[in-house]
Amino acid sequence: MSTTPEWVMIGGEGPESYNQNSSYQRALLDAAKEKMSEIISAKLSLELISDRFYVADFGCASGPNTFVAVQNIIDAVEEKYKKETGQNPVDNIEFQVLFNDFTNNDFNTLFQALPAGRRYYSAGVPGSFFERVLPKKSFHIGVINYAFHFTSKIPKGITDRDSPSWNRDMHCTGFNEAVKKAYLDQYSADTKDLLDARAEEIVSGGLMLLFGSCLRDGDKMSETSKGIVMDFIGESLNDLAQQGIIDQDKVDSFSTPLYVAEEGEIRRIIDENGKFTIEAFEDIIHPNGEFPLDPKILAVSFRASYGAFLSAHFGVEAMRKAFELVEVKAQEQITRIKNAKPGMQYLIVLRKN
Ligand SMILES: C[S@@+](CC[C@H](N)C(=O)[O-])C[C@H]1O[C@@H](n2cnc3c(N)ncnc32)[C@H](O)[C@@H]1O
Ligand SMILES: [Mg+2]
Repeated sequence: MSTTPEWVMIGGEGPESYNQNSSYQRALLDAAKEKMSEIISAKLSLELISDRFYVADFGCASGPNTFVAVQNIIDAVEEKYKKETGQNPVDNIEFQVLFNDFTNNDFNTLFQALPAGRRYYSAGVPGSFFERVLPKKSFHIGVINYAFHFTSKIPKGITDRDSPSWNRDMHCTGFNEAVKKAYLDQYSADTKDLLDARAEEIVSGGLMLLFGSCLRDGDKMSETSKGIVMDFIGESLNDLAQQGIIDQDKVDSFSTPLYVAEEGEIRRIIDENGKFTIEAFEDIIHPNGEFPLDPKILAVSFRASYGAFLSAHFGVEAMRKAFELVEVKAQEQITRIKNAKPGMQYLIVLRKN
């Protein structure tokens, strides 16, 4: 079995790129901005805001969302400083931003797009966030936007047709208990590694801000609109195999290294890890609801996030064909998507113990 390809976004700034098709992920940052500022103001100790302040974004992709994420944090820190000291942060505080992602992330696009007039210095930090990527106590606030649902690898047995935990589907739909357990076990172990690594890298009292989506307790992924669209991707791959365009064996042994957890599972993993206190777990009302109900936007947006991973398995042509079929399926079943169970968009704030 080959090793899992790294899950990167489609790079560059072209029509298929993540850069041009990630407004859904950005909208959560906007919707949660005020709440986030309140929490930073209440939970970040003023003592941590002096001379040099480090912000780190883990799983930053190629922009532009990461710029919004770090700017919102800097705005909130400056506002708190100004309010509580009466001094101008511009005179006293310098900001350093650390942009982390896999080494094969498109960092060139990212650095070329750094916003003019920003009040921070920048550095790239390559490597998997499941491991240490920074020295001890090297940042004050860390952020993860839509990257808290990955596993480091596809769980054991999932891609093996002879295994009891073989996954017929291409993601964890929630309907097969053995598959669900394999994914949850892998996700729990990986997320604990992620928290262990950040716990070393963050200063004491520092905050981790997690933005993303999870399931409401007891709901299954394929009962939500995002899960339904993922099922469409799997069905489209099967259609292509039927037409002889790709290999059925390859489709049967294909699964994704991601797991959308239930709220209770996330809470339990963080509690069991014990390095951080959950200061907030906010249910954020996303302006687009679960997703815009437009088949074309759905297909393009999922292609920007999933396309590079699918291309690595099936080739770029098959990937493109698959998403054409996804759009058709979305068109045909738009009412089903509309009536699906709502997922939950969250802002989780963790404070280093
Ligand atoms: C859906 S994108 C989100 C990007 C960005 N945070 C945003 O909000 O637009 C997920 C990102 O996580 C990165 N990623 C996934 N697993 C990772 C890992 N183990 N280490 C570092 N980055 C990872 C991917 O490369 C990708 O850029
Ligand atoms: Mg499969």
